[in-house]
Amino acid sequence: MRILLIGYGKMGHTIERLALAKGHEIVGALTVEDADQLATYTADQVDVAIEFTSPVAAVGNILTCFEKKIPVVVGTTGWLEHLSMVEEKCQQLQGTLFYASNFSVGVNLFFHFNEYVAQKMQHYPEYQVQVKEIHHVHKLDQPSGTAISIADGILKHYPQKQGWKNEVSQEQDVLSVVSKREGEVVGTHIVQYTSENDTFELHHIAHSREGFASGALLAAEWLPGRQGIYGMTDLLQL
Ligand SMILES: NC(=O)C1=CN([C@@H]2O[C@H](COP(=O)(O)OP(=O)(O)OC[C@H]3O[C@@H](n4cnc5c(N)ncnc54)[C@H](O)[C@@H]3O)[C@@H](O)[C@H]2O)C=CC1
Ligand SMILES: O=C(O)C1=N[C@H](C(=O)O)C[C@H](O)C1
Repeated sequence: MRILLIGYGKMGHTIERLALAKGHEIVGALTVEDADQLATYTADQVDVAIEFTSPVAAVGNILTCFEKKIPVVVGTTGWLEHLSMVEEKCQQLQGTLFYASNFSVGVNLFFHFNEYVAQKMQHYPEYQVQVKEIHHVHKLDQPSGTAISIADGILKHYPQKQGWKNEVSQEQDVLSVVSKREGEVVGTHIVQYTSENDTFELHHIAHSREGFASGALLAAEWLPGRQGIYGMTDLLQL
Protein backbone atom coordinates (compact mmCIF):
# COMPACT_ATOMS: atom_id res chain seq x y z
CA MET A 1 0.00 0.00 0.00
CA ARG A 2 1.17 3.57 -0.71
CA ILE A 3 1.10 5.43 2.61
CA LEU A 4 1.48 9.18 3.19
CA LEU A 5 2.65 9.99 6.73
CA ILE A 6 1.27 13.31 7.94
CA GLY A 7 3.43 13.95 11.00
CA TYR A 8 6.91 12.45 11.20
CA GLY A 9 7.67 12.55 14.93
CA LYS A 10 7.68 9.75 17.51
CA MET A 11 4.62 8.02 16.02
CA GLY A 12 5.41 8.77 12.36
CA HIS A 13 8.85 7.15 12.69
CA THR A 14 7.47 4.07 14.50
CA ILE A 15 4.73 3.60 11.88
CA GLU A 16 7.26 3.99 9.05
CA ARG A 17 9.46 1.22 10.51
CA LEU A 18 6.55 -1.22 10.91
CA ALA A 19 5.03 -0.31 7.52
CA LEU A 20 8.29 -0.92 5.62
CA ALA A 21 8.72 -4.25 7.43
CA LYS A 22 5.24 -5.26 6.16
CA GLY A 23 6.16 -4.33 2.56
CA HIS A 24 4.24 -1.03 2.34
CA GLU A 25 5.61 2.02 0.53
CA ILE A 26 5.98 5.42 2.25
CA VAL A 27 5.28 8.02 -0.45
CA GLY A 28 5.94 11.01 1.82
CA ALA A 29 6.52 11.98 5.44
CA LEU A 30 5.42 15.52 6.30
CA THR A 31 6.46 17.61 9.29
CA VAL A 32 5.32 21.02 10.47
CA GLU A 33 8.02 22.59 8.23
CA ASP A 34 6.61 21.12 5.00
CA ALA A 35 2.93 20.97 6.03
CA ASP A 36 1.89 22.88 2.87
CA GLN A 37 3.07 19.90 0.76
CA LEU A 38 -0.06 17.97 1.76
CA ALA A 39 -2.08 19.95 -0.80
CA THR A 40 0.16 18.64 -3.61
CA TYR A 41 -0.73 14.95 -3.09
CA THR A 42 -3.62 13.30 -4.97
CA ALA A 43 -5.64 10.12 -4.46
CA ASP A 44 -3.85 8.69 -7.54
CA GLN A 45 -0.55 8.77 -5.63
CA VAL A 46 -1.71 7.78 -2.13
CA ASP A 47 -3.84 4.82 -0.98
CA VAL A 48 -4.12 6.06 2.59
CA ALA A 49 -2.75 8.85 4.80
CA ILE A 50 -1.82 8.32 8.47
CA GLU A 51 -2.05 11.48 10.56
CA PHE A 52 -0.21 11.83 13.90
CA THR A 53 0.54 15.54 14.31
CA SER A 54 -0.72 17.95 16.95
CA PRO A 55 -4.12 19.06 18.30
CA VAL A 56 -4.01 22.35 16.33
CA ALA A 57 -3.05 20.72 13.02
CA ALA A 58 -5.30 17.66 12.88
CA VAL A 59 -8.61 19.19 11.75
CA GLY A 60 -7.05 21.09 8.81
CA ASN A 61 -5.26 17.93 7.68
CA ILE A 62 -8.44 15.85 7.92
CA LEU A 63 -10.40 18.37 5.82
CA THR A 64 -7.65 18.49 3.18
CA CYS A 65 -7.75 14.68 2.96
CA PHE A 66 -11.55 14.80 2.51
CA GLU A 67 -11.16 17.36 -0.31
CA LYS A 68 -8.50 15.20 -1.98
CA LYS A 69 -10.54 11.97 -1.47
CA ILE A 70 -7.57 10.44 0.38
CA PRO A 71 -8.74 8.06 3.16
CA VAL A 72 -7.14 9.18 6.42
CA VAL A 73 -6.31 7.34 9.65
CA VAL A 74 -6.02 9.84 12.52
CA GLY A 75 -4.36 9.22 15.86
CA THR A 76 -3.87 12.83 16.91
CA THR A 77 -5.78 13.62 20.10
CA GLY A 78 -7.09 16.88 21.54
CA TRP A 79 -9.30 18.06 18.64
CA LEU A 80 -12.66 16.41 19.44
CA GLU A 81 -14.45 19.69 20.16
CA HIS A 82 -14.53 19.99 16.33
CA LEU A 83 -15.93 16.47 15.77
CA SER A 84 -19.46 17.49 14.76
CA MET A 85 -18.10 19.91 12.10
CA VAL A 86 -15.74 17.16 10.85
CA GLU A 87 -18.70 14.73 10.67
CA GLU A 88 -20.69 17.24 8.59
CA LYS A 89 -17.74 17.87 6.24
CA CYS A 90 -17.14 14.14 5.89
CA GLN A 91 -20.70 13.62 4.71
CA GLN A 92 -20.68 16.71 2.46
CA LEU A 93 -17.35 15.82 0.78
CA GLN A 94 -17.86 12.03 0.89
CA GLY A 95 -14.66 11.66 2.87
CA THR A 96 -13.17 8.70 4.71
CA LEU A 97 -11.85 8.95 8.28
CA PHE A 98 -10.70 6.40 10.84
CA TYR A 99 -10.15 7.94 14.28
CA ALA A 100 -9.07 6.30 17.53
CA SER A 101 -7.91 7.96 20.73
CA ASN A 102 -5.76 4.86 21.17
CA PHE A 103 -4.90 2.29 18.47
CA SER A 104 -3.47 -0.34 20.81
CA VAL A 105 -5.48 -3.59 20.87
CA GLY A 106 -4.79 -3.88 24.62
CA VAL A 107 -6.29 -0.46 25.34
CA ASN A 108 -9.36 -1.28 23.25
CA LEU A 109 -9.85 -4.44 25.33
CA PHE A 110 -9.40 -2.21 28.39
CA PHE A 111 -12.22 0.07 27.08
CA HIS A 112 -14.48 -2.98 26.88
CA PHE A 113 -13.67 -4.23 30.42
CA ASN A 114 -13.91 -0.66 31.75
CA GLU A 115 -17.57 -0.43 30.68
CA TYR A 116 -18.35 -3.88 32.09
CA VAL A 117 -16.84 -2.96 35.47
CA ALA A 118 -18.55 0.48 35.55
CA GLN A 119 -21.92 -1.13 34.85
CA LYS A 120 -21.45 -3.35 37.94
CA MET A 121 -19.83 -0.74 40.20
CA GLN A 122 -22.40 2.02 39.83
CA HIS A 123 -24.64 -0.10 42.11
CA TYR A 124 -22.05 0.20 44.95
CA PRO A 125 -21.94 3.88 45.95
CA GLU A 126 -19.41 3.18 48.74
CA TYR A 127 -16.77 2.97 45.96
CA GLN A 128 -15.45 6.27 44.56
CA VAL A 129 -14.32 6.00 40.94
CA GLN A 130 -11.41 8.02 39.52
CA VAL A 131 -9.48 7.96 36.19
CA LYS A 132 -5.72 8.61 36.17
CA GLU A 133 -3.37 9.00 33.23
CA ILE A 134 0.42 9.48 33.11
CA HIS A 135 2.33 10.55 29.98
CA HIS A 136 5.69 12.00 28.91
CA VAL A 137 6.40 15.69 29.45
CA HIS A 138 6.20 16.51 25.69
CA LYS A 139 2.47 15.76 25.49
CA LEU A 140 0.48 18.84 24.39
CA ASP A 141 -3.07 17.82 25.36
CA GLN A 142 -4.56 17.09 28.76
CA PRO A 143 -6.31 14.87 29.70
CA SER A 144 -5.19 12.26 27.18
CA GLY A 145 -7.63 11.24 24.45
CA THR A 146 -7.59 7.72 25.92
CA ALA A 147 -8.56 9.03 29.38
CA ILE A 148 -11.50 10.90 27.81
CA SER A 149 -12.64 7.68 26.08
CA ILE A 150 -12.36 5.84 29.42
CA ALA A 151 -14.31 8.59 31.21
CA ASP A 152 -17.04 8.53 28.54
CA GLY A 153 -17.29 4.73 28.99
CA ILE A 154 -17.76 5.11 32.76
CA LEU A 155 -20.24 8.00 32.45
CA LYS A 156 -22.49 5.89 30.19
CA HIS A 157 -23.15 3.69 33.24
CA TYR A 158 -23.12 6.36 35.98
CA PRO A 159 -26.31 8.42 35.43
CA GLN A 160 -25.66 10.05 38.82
CA LYS A 161 -22.56 11.80 37.35
CA GLN A 162 -23.04 14.81 35.04
CA GLY A 163 -19.60 14.78 33.40
CA TRP A 164 -15.83 14.67 34.04
CA LYS A 165 -13.37 17.31 35.27
CA ASN A 166 -9.61 17.27 34.77
CA GLU A 167 -8.87 17.68 38.50
CA VAL A 168 -9.23 15.88 41.81
CA SER A 169 -12.83 16.50 42.84
CA GLN A 170 -14.90 15.30 45.79
CA GLU A 171 -18.16 16.29 44.05
CA GLN A 172 -20.37 13.20 43.76
CA ASP A 173 -21.84 14.27 40.41
CA VAL A 174 -18.42 14.68 38.79
CA LEU A 175 -15.95 12.05 37.54
CA SER A 176 -12.35 13.05 38.35
CA VAL A 177 -9.79 12.58 35.58
CA VAL A 178 -6.30 13.25 36.96
CA SER A 179 -3.33 13.85 34.64
CA LYS A 180 0.40 13.62 35.40
CA ARG A 181 3.36 14.39 33.11
CA GLU A 182 6.56 12.49 33.99
CA GLY A 183 9.79 11.95 32.02
CA GLU A 184 9.34 9.74 28.95
CA VAL A 185 6.32 7.68 30.14
CA VAL A 186 4.75 6.24 26.96
CA GLY A 187 1.18 6.06 28.27
CA THR A 188 -0.37 4.70 31.48
CA HIS A 189 -4.09 4.66 32.26
CA ILE A 190 -5.73 3.61 35.52
CA VAL A 191 -9.35 3.32 36.60
CA GLN A 192 -9.48 3.17 40.38
CA TYR A 193 -12.43 2.22 42.63
CA THR A 194 -11.80 3.03 46.31
CA SER A 195 -13.92 2.33 49.38
CA GLU A 196 -12.99 2.73 53.06
CA ASN A 197 -12.07 -0.96 53.09
CA ASP A 198 -10.25 -1.57 49.82
CA THR A 199 -9.13 -0.37 46.41
CA PHE A 200 -9.16 -2.12 43.09
CA GLU A 201 -7.85 -0.95 39.75
CA LEU A 202 -7.87 -1.57 36.03
CA HIS A 203 -4.36 -0.63 34.90
CA HIS A 204 -2.89 -0.39 31.39
CA ILE A 205 0.77 0.40 30.78
CA ALA A 206 2.11 0.88 27.25
CA HIS A 207 5.71 -0.38 27.14
CA SER A 208 6.47 1.18 23.74
CA ARG A 209 4.72 2.96 20.83
CA GLU A 210 4.63 -0.22 18.72
CA GLY A 211 1.15 -1.22 19.91
CA PHE A 212 -0.25 2.16 18.76
CA ALA A 213 1.64 1.99 15.46
CA SER A 214 0.61 -1.57 14.58
CA GLY A 215 -3.05 -0.75 15.34
CA ALA A 216 -2.87 2.35 13.12
CA LEU A 217 -1.39 0.23 10.32
CA LEU A 218 -4.18 -2.36 10.65
CA ALA A 219 -6.69 0.49 10.33
CA ALA A 220 -4.82 1.85 7.28
CA GLU A 221 -4.91 -1.58 5.58
CA TRP A 222 -8.66 -1.91 6.30
CA LEU A 223 -9.83 1.63 5.35
CA PRO A 224 -9.36 2.12 1.56
CA GLY A 225 -12.59 1.54 -0.41
CA ARG A 226 -14.81 2.65 2.49
CA GLN A 227 -16.64 5.97 2.96
CA GLY A 228 -17.63 7.61 6.26
CA ILE A 229 -16.24 7.66 9.78
CA TYR A 230 -14.90 4.54 11.50
CA GLY A 231 -13.22 3.53 14.76
CA MET A 232 -11.64 0.54 16.46
CA THR A 233 -14.97 -1.16 17.25
CA ASP A 234 -15.52 -1.43 13.48
CA LEU A 235 -12.14 -3.09 13.03
CA LEU A 236 -11.82 -5.37 16.05
CA GLN A 237 -14.15 -8.15 17.17
CA LEU A 238 -14.50 -7.04 20.80
N1 LIG B 1 -4.24 7.43 18.95
C1 LIG B 1 -3.12 6.85 19.41
O1 LIG B 1 -3.02 5.62 19.52
C2 LIG B 1 -1.95 7.71 19.73
C3 LIG B 1 -2.06 9.05 19.59
N2 LIG B 1 -0.98 9.87 19.78
C4 LIG B 1 -1.19 11.27 19.47
O2 LIG B 1 -0.59 11.52 18.21
C5 LIG B 1 -0.10 12.87 18.15
C6 LIG B 1 1.37 12.88 17.74
O3 LIG B 1 2.13 12.19 18.67
P1 LIG B 1 3.74 12.07 18.52
O4 LIG B 1 4.12 11.42 17.25
O5 LIG B 1 4.19 11.48 19.80
O6 LIG B 1 4.14 13.63 18.46
P2 LIG B 1 5.52 14.28 17.97
O7 LIG B 1 5.56 15.64 18.56
O8 LIG B 1 6.66 13.36 18.22
O9 LIG B 1 5.34 14.40 16.38
C7 LIG B 1 4.43 15.27 15.77
C8 LIG B 1 4.83 15.45 14.32
O10 LIG B 1 3.79 16.17 13.66
C9 LIG B 1 4.41 17.16 12.84
N3 LIG B 1 3.44 18.21 12.55
C10 LIG B 1 2.91 19.16 13.36
N4 LIG B 1 2.05 19.92 12.70
C11 LIG B 1 2.00 19.44 11.43
C12 LIG B 1 1.26 19.78 10.24
N5 LIG B 1 0.41 20.82 10.21
N6 LIG B 1 1.46 19.04 9.12
C13 LIG B 1 2.32 18.00 9.11
N7 LIG B 1 3.05 17.64 10.20
C14 LIG B 1 2.87 18.33 11.33
C15 LIG B 1 5.64 17.61 13.63
O11 LIG B 1 6.58 18.28 12.82
C16 LIG B 1 6.11 16.23 14.09
O12 LIG B 1 6.86 15.61 13.06
C17 LIG B 1 -0.40 13.46 19.54
O13 LIG B 1 -1.64 14.14 19.46
C18 LIG B 1 -0.57 12.24 20.43
O14 LIG B 1 -1.42 12.48 21.52
C19 LIG B 1 0.23 9.37 20.15
C20 LIG B 1 0.39 8.03 20.34
C21 LIG B 1 -0.69 7.09 20.15
O1 LIG C 1 0.59 11.63 23.36
C1 LIG C 1 0.81 10.41 23.49
O2 LIG C 1 1.96 9.96 23.55
C2 LIG C 1 -0.33 9.49 23.54
N1 LIG C 1 -1.51 9.97 23.22
C3 LIG C 1 -2.72 9.24 23.15
C4 LIG C 1 -3.75 9.83 24.08
O3 LIG C 1 -3.82 11.06 24.22
O4 LIG C 1 -4.51 9.06 24.69
C5 LIG C 1 -2.55 7.76 23.23
C6 LIG C 1 -1.39 7.28 24.05
O5 LIG C 1 -1.75 7.22 25.40
C7 LIG C 1 -0.12 8.06 23.84
